[in-house]
Formats: sequence, structure tokens, C-alpha cells
Amino acid sequence: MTTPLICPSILASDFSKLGEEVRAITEAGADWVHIDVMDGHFVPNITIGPDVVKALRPHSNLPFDCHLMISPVDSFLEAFRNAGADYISLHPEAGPHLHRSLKYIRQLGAKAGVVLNPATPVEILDWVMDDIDLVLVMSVNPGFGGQSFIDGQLKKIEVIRKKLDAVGHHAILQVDGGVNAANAHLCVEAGATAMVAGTAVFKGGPSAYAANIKQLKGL
Ligand SMILES: O=C(CO)[C@@H](O)[C@H](O)COP(=O)(O)O
Ligand SMILES: [Co+2]
Repeated sequence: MTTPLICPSILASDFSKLGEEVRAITEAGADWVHIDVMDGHFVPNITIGPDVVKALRPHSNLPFDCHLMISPVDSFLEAFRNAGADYISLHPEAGPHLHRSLKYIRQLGAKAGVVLNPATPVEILDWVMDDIDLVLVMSVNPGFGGQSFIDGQLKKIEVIRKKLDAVGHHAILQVDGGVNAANAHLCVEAGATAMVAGTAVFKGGPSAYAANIKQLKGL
């Protein structure tokens, strides 16, 4: 089994020192920096925008993985790319035109991801297969960190793993929400290649980050 990429969600970090936190997870062995962008409309919470992403960019050379929970999304894609986003993922429900948005993300030079909420059917992937670099399976309903992992989403990861393998697609299969040391190996066994973790990485403060990341990797 391959070692999964660990993508700490800075939503669980200390917002009063975001730059330091991003540096700390970078030094602790994180693979990507996961940035949850929420608009208080698509999801019931408000977090950060492109200016904050831009301010954080000099603090790490890791890929910035921007999970956009905003609607409509198209008018903000360029701003996130210019701010330093390497991966930009969006929800089909954010609209208005998923296919157009994915094409645009790639035109901007970023990698494009589709995010599936717990109740979003996997079949939507069939129609955007050629336009994606990443599939993100939400194992909680989006909007907040610190929620419990929905076990039923493991089945969805398995189904998507088969779907990708059947056509030799090399998209990253990422899981997000409630991932911790107890369920991380189940995600990997189901076929995930990247895991987002907020609470499980940032618990215990900076001195614990390296051990937390190592544990999630199953090392
Ligand atoms: O996108 C989201 C929530 O909407 C996630 O990225 C969470 O922020 C992950 O946090 P934990 O569930 O790991 O605490
Ligand atoms: Co997220």
C-alpha cells in the first residue's frame, strides 16, 4: 500500500498566527497545505479569501490545496490561482457549470478537483473524467472542522477507486473530514491516496505536529 499524502487543514490551526502554523506543518512533514474557503452561503461558515492565501504563500513551498466552498465560484478562480493555489477543488452544487469551471482552473495553470458531498452521487465523475486531477470525497458535511467521520463514505471511496482504475486515471483520491489515526488506514485500504486532516494534525500544538502526521501516514 502506498503512503498517503497528508494535507493538514489549517482551519484547525491557530488563526492568530497562521503564517507560523503553515511553517510548522511544513517542517513537520506535511505534503500539502489544505485551505478551506467558506462563504457563509454555500456552507454555514465563513473563513478565508484569496488575500489570506497570498499572505501565506511565502511561508511554505508545499502545494496549496484550496477547497472552495463558495457559490457561485467562477469569478473567484483567477484570484485564488494568482494568490498561489496549486490545486483548486470545487463542489458540483456550487455551480453554475462544473465542466466550464474545471476547464477554467486548468487554463489558469492549476490542477482541478471535484468534491463530492456525502450525498452527492459518484456518477457525476463520468462526465468530467478528462477534466480532473483530483477527486475529494467528503466524509463529513462541509462547513466545519471537528466533525465525526461518516463511515459510509468508505464505500464511496472504494467505488471511485474502481472507477479510476478501470480507465487508468491517475487522479489523486482525497478524503476530507473527521480523518484520524483510527480511520486513516481504512481510507487508504479503500483506495484513498491523500488525506485531509485538521483536528488530528493540529491537536497538541506545534510540538505534536510531526508525530501526528507520521501516525496518519501509518508510519
Ligand atoms: O472541508 C472541511 C470541512 O468543511 C475540512 O477540510 C475540515 O476542516 C477538516 O477538519 P477535521 O474534520 O479534520 O477537523
Ligand atoms: Co476541506
